[in-house]
Amino acid sequence: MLGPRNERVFDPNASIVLVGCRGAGKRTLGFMGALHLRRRLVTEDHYFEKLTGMSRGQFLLQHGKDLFARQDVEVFKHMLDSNRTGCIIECGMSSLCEEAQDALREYCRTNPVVYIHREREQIAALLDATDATALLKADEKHRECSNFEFYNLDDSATHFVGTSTAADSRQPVPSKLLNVREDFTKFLDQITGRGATKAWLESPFSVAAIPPEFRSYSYALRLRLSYLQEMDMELEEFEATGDCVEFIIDQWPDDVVEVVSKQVALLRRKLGLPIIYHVEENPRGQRRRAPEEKNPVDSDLLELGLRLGVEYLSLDLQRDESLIQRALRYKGRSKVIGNYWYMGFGAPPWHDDQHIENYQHAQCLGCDLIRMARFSTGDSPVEYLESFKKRVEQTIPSPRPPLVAYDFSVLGIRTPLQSKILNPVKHPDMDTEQDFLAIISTYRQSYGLEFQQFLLDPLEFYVTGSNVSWSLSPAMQNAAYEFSGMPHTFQAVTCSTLDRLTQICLSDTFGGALLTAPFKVAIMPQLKVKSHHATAIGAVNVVLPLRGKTNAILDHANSRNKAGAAQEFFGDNTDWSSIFTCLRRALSPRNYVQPSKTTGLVIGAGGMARAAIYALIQLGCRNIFIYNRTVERAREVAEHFNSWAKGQQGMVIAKPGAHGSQLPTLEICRVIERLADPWPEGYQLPTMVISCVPATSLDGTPPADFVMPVGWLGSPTGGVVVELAYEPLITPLVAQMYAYRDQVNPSWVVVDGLEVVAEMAIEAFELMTGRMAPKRLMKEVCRRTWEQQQRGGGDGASGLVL
Ligand SMILES: O=C1C[C@@](O)(C(=O)O)C[C@@H](O)[C@@H]1O
Repeated sequence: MLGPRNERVFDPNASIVLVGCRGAGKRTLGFMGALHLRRRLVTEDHYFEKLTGMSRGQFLLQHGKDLFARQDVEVFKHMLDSNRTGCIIECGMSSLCEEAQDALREYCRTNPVVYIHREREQIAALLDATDATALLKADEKHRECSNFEFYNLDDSATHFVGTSTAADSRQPVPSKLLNVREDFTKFLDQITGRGATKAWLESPFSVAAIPPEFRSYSYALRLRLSYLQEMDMELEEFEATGDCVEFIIDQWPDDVVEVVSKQVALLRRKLGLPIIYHVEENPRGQRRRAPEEKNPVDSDLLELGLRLGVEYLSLDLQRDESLIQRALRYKGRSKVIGNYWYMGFGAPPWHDDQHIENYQHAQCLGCDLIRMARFSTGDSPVEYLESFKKRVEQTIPSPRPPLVAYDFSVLGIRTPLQSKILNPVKHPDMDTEQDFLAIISTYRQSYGLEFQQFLLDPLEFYVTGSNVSWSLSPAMQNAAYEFSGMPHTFQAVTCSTLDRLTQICLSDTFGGALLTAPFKVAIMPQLKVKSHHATAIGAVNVVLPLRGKTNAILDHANSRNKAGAAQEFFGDNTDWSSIFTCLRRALSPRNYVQPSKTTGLVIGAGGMARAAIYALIQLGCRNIFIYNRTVERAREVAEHFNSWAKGQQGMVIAKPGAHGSQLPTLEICRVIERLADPWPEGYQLPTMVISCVPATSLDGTPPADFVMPVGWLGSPTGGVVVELAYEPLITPLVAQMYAYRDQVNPSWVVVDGLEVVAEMAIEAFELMTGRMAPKRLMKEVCRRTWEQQQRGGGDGASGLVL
């Protein structure tokens, strides 16, 4: 039997409509979404004015209630109809009337219509109390005329993953709404289907580029709703303890829809992992429900998961046919994992044809993955399962959905290595009494076992260059290996010739290296593959061996953590992406980049300055100024990016010419020659400043000691200053900005060098190992090691000299 047609896959460019109650945050989200997807934002109020020539209030006054209501619906329909592609459409109050809702229902056939909601108490607090109850009641109707929903979690629901140091009070505050922006843009990437493709094209070795089912090993952290509701741990503590999280709904509180939506939003925000959404049919410790009771409830819950845009829906294929069909029809871009559980005694052994038939059935239904678990009483040796997997491979033609299959007993999963992908794991502090898979191991244990069984190998990683003895990377990377159960080592090696570097890289146990001067540019010609970003910047700071047996990138990516001869290498650049992440995190909504207006300033003209310029470009900034003591070098860098930009689509922006005409400008980078000069005419004062010059004396040259000319600091909305140096942490620029913030404009955010270097290390860890980094731990180790170094000791300062 074939599965039903998937009704929710739309043209990737189909306009996305946002509906919901006043106060739900549609306008803000619409604005963020439009920037992210580079689309036009259409708002109902503005559209009304455009069509009728007057505001809604004026129209109401002039024409009375009835005519206004008519006009309002007509405008609404017109707005939907004439903006079918390329827009984000923010609906106002009209979506509360029935006729508009009919139009939305119709629109749901071709376009995503997203119901935006947030905690009821929050909306009520924003609205006039008398309105609130009625409005919230009416708001429930939005669920029926939409096909997605986004739970707009309050930003304060997460605190900043900061670290505690002496410089504490000086820590950058994350931009307000940063979390919301991250959540919503991720949600949009998922429902438009552009997320993984984009990551893959840009950086094929990044964790986001390879979905868990295509990794050589992957682990699903099981979290039950009953557990999450009661636990006394913070969700952040589950960070990097799996490749994805399996959220299991095993209870049905009265407000289950609200509870589940909020929980999905929290998991998404705090763990940043793909979600497998599972509705359990017969949870332990719950009363048994009759089919007529459970089927409709569970079917609605499955649909809710799909509406929330989860990455995976786990669907039990032994359940009621109509429940299965409904979920498959509504699947959208979520992947469906078709399950067969044989929970009790008498499960057919693996060589029974039943399992092959099950696999084929799931495949015909259109499942993207197939999961089979079988309760075993010792009747089925491991070899049976292995030969079943081989049989699937040999008898079922490609493309075959990936298979997850394992035995379990009252003692839990028999060996954590039965399945390579989506192995179930738990957090070490979690009790799993409610789980059928009684004693499941942790991610660290399971992954560590792959090394103990020689399926993966201990490797050597390095930070290398002419001056690396004080690098903070060894401490951060070694802590992350320890956390993840990897027996790798990471050390600082001082070396300054390409020959020596090549010697290191050619070792069979070379895992990867972070590069500093003089290698970042010099190594480029020797790399077989470079990320798209590294090519644009013209420099790399991460090098990995390519050990795949075939030439496919996926094969190379999945050969990480394995030893062997490697002659070819891949290079990427995490300098730019760490600056990008820090800038994005610190930019306030008032300073969001507007390509034609926003201005950035970069100090320096070395490799880091190139990375900083590229980060600004990636944020959308098209007016970038460079200041460097040696003007000639600044010119070279500007020239590099200007000629690169000419070959890129969408780089050129129009600026008003002398007579108001729009002249295209090809220059995105310009040089400022003297600090004494006034800020260039015709450009806004900078809202993003990145200093890439050392604050200590290098090779006898005096330290740059850069501070901003005060006249350049006049942005009324403040901005972000990123200081890359951390020797000392409070550089003259940082000190100046703290004082300026205290005395003149509190809207300036200062990001210090440790913040950036930790981010660089986090992204490098993920590239080099293909595993999620324990970010909080790495940030903490970064600051701690730096402090130890300041006190004149510690583990950070080490290193070999070659
Ligand atoms: O800036 C840095 C920091 C670093 O030099 C380190 O010591 O970890 C490693 C470099 O690859 C990176 O560009």
